[in-house]
Amino acid sequence: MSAILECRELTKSFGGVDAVADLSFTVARGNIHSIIGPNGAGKTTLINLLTGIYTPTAGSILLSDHDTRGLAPYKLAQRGLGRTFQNLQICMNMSAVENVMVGLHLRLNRGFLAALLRLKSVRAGDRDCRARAIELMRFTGLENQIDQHPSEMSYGALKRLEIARALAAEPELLFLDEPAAGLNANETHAIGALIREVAASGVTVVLVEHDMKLVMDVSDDVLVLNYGRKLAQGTPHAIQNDPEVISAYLGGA
Ligand SMILES: Nc1ncnc2c1ncn2[C@@H]1O[C@H](COP(=O)(O)OP(=O)(O)OP(=O)(O)O)[C@@H](O)[C@H]1O
Repeated sequence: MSAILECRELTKSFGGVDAVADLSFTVARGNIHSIIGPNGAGKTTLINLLTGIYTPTAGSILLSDHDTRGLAPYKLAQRGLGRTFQNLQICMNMSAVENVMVGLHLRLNRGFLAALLRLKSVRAGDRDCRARAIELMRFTGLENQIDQHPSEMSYGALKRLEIARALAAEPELLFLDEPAAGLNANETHAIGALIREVAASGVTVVLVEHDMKLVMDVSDDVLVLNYGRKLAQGTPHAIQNDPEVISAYLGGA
């Protein structure tokens, strides 16, 4: 399977601290790939590097074989990279379906003037947009909450809404930053099933998550970070049985 993402000797330093250090790994197309590690291991820094928020101090990131250095997050989004956030980024003054439509508009990127003049083509486009957004809400299990106000939705539903909005931009590669944080066991199980469906639909998933049961249940491949470096990479089974990983999680590394 070809790599959709490749990091080569990636380093990000803050003053004297290497939050990510000399890190090389690949993400195979179509996989669910998880990034785990104890607190402070460098997961958030790595996600911020991969999504264009931070510029590497050294090393390179290749997205479908193209170097992403210097590309702003919106440029990376246009190249097929989507993400959800650790802290929800939902517009509270829009309905649920309108939040998903924002994701579609980002992709369609129609002319600002045309939108302002409400041209016929734009109005027709809006109808298509709403229909597609509703489809995505069905896919994410939100079919009963189409016109709901986000303030009336459960936290679990809002996490799904973020995934629906990210999918609206039709990413090839989707980063999910702690999708199970704050969810109960049932909601976490359901989000795991959704992650599998997203991958089955052809979107490569990179998951940063503290819930080890979820990670081990859904992942094809797991990268373990410790002090910014790669401690291990492999299948969930191999990772769970790796003495160095066990030691790092128990605080002995
Ligand atoms: N902007 C920054 N300035 C200085 N140091 C930073 C900055 N961001 C992260 N660090 C340091 O880099 C290291 C890695 O932090 P990071 O937040 O990436 O880890 P993490 O694995 O996401 O942790 P957590 O699981 O607690 O969210 C830590 O030592 C942290 O203090």
